[in-house]
Amino acid sequence: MSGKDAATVVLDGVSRWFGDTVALSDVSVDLGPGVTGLLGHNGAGKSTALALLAGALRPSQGRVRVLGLDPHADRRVHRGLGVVADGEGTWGHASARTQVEFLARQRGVRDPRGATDEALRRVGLTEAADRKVAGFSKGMRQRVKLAQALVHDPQVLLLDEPLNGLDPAQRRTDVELLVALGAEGRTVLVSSHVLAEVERMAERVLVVVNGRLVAEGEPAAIRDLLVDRPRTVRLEGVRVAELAGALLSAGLVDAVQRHDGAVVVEAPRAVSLAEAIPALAAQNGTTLRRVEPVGEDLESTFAHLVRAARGVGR
Ligand SMILES: Nc1ncnc2c1ncn2[C@@H]1O[C@H](COP(=O)(O)OP(=O)(O)OP(=O)(O)O)[C@@H](O)[C@H]1O
Repeated sequence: MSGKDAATVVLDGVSRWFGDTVALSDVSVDLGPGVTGLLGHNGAGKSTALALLAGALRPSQGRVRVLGLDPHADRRVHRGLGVVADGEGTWGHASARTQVEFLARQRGVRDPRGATDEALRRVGLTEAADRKVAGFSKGMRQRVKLAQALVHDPQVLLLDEPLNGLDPAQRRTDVELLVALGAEGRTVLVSSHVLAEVERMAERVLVVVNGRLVAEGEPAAIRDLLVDRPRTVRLEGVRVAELAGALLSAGLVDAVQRHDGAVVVEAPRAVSLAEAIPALAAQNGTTLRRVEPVGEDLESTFAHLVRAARGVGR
């Protein structure tokens, strides 16, 4: 993205609170064409950010712009905006085609039938188009929502966890579709709590922790930030104590504990530890059976980012 002029989506000093809960805190970001991933744990503020951009919520503070318009105040924004919100949003008793065409007509699409056919084709629902959505799998229902969001050929797409509940094959197909939509020059903002998922589709990643934007950049840079961090690692195998001693001497770990024949080490930088282990194991006659991080979860990963990045203190 090159500067504010080309930005189709802008958050400028945006905060949103609900009573005492600060869902989003002073977030500023400009987005342009391509896929951007909005990564964060449950409750981080992703849905709030998307709802603000979709005009469903008004910011408590700051300025929101989509295609140059205030999405909460100016309904014209919906001509160029497609939204897939979290949760349900389809009517079981109607066919996929009926539901998509209804939205096409509501949005004043010139050829609602043709546009509906095209949207259903893009999401892979041509064959199932005339079946009732009640019999659809979760993945197929997600696709109906996506077709509804696409039917008026919007320039900006906001998708809240669109891959949730899909099987791996469906995920692959949907990742390809989102990448294609971004490559067509649309601004696609996709939320997720899974880094690996975001990495596969996004050119840029925004990380939200406790309502704050704590990191943004290319997926590889975000991965480094998330992965090369302090970690507790359990080493199992033959002569692991010798290996742990060598790691300690080399300054690669700060602490070593024995646990049921295994050792647990605290490494200040996980990537440096991983890089050093093979050679040091060979030197010390260690045969490793297992190397695994302890207490790994997304919460601790994001908690690390909160400490590491700006905006510490919530
Ligand atoms: N309408 C609301 N009323 C009160 N609190 C809310 C409301 N909407 C969101 N919150 C709170 O704001 C915070 C951010 O929620 P949000 O739904 O934006 O997070 P999220 O990252 O989308 O998480 P999830 O993946 O679980 O939906 C949470 O603490 C949530 O409880």
